[in-house]
Amino acid sequence: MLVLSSPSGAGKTSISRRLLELDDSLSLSISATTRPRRPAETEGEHYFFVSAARFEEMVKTGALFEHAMVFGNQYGTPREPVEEALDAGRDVLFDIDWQGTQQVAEKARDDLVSVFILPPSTEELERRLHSRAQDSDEVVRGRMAKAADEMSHWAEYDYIIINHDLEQSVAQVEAILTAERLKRERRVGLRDFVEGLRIGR
Ligand SMILES: Nc1ncnc2c1ncn2[C@@H]1O[C@H](COP(=O)(O)OP(=O)(O)OP(=O)(O)O)[C@@H](O)[C@H]1O
Ligand SMILES: Nc1nc2c(ncn2[C@@H]2O[C@H](COP(=O)(O)O)[C@@H](O)[C@H]2O)c(=O)[nH]1
Repeated sequence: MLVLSSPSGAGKTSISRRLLELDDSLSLSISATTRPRRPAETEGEHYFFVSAARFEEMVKTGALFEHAMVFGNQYGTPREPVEEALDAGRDVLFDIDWQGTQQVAEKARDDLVSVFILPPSTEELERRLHSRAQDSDEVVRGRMAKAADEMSHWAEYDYIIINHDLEQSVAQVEAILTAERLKRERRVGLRDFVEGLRIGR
């Protein structure tokens, strides 16, 4: 499970989209949220947009792997698609906040790789939030006000990327994925492979 977190607007959605284009073994976890849909968003592709009542039902029935209140809206990771993807041997990419990351770490620390994305500067973060042109000035102000709080969790993450240049940041996450996939404990069947190399000695 590869988690990307950042203050709103630092670029994790942009990095995720590019990674998914480049890496066939990666599936995106699509969250459920009570947040209103942005003009450029599509149901089931960016999020499952649900009512507060439906979200509460998902929490009660254990349908969410993790969930949290972020910027006054509920967000959560549907459990079933994640479990299905992992069972099929795929890696799963999560775009979730620090609260969700802590919950995933409590459940499955050994299967988690977490990456925190920092913006190059506060000014650039604000510029990106405005340039996305999907939220009102009031929403942008609210997200900027909470950026410091989100950023205060950077040290809880395994890796830190400063997102100056999108392609460079994507390459850095790819490098993390490659290294993590090569870790001995993740190499399924490696013992048998090595045993096979000893035949004939
Ligand atoms: N390296 C970069 N250089 C310049 N602009 C960028 C860069 N990365 C992302 N952006 C732009 O910044 C804006 C915010 O990016 P994005 O939506 O990916 O952020 P986010 O971290 O996913 O935000 P949120 O948490 O609100 O979903 C977008 O308009 C995106 O195109
Ligand atoms: N804990 C969770 N956080 C989530 C989830 N899906 C998204 N998020 C985080 O919410 C904010 C705001 O996202 P936006 O799309 O409204 O800009 C951002 O930090 C996301 O990472 C989730 O399922 N769980």
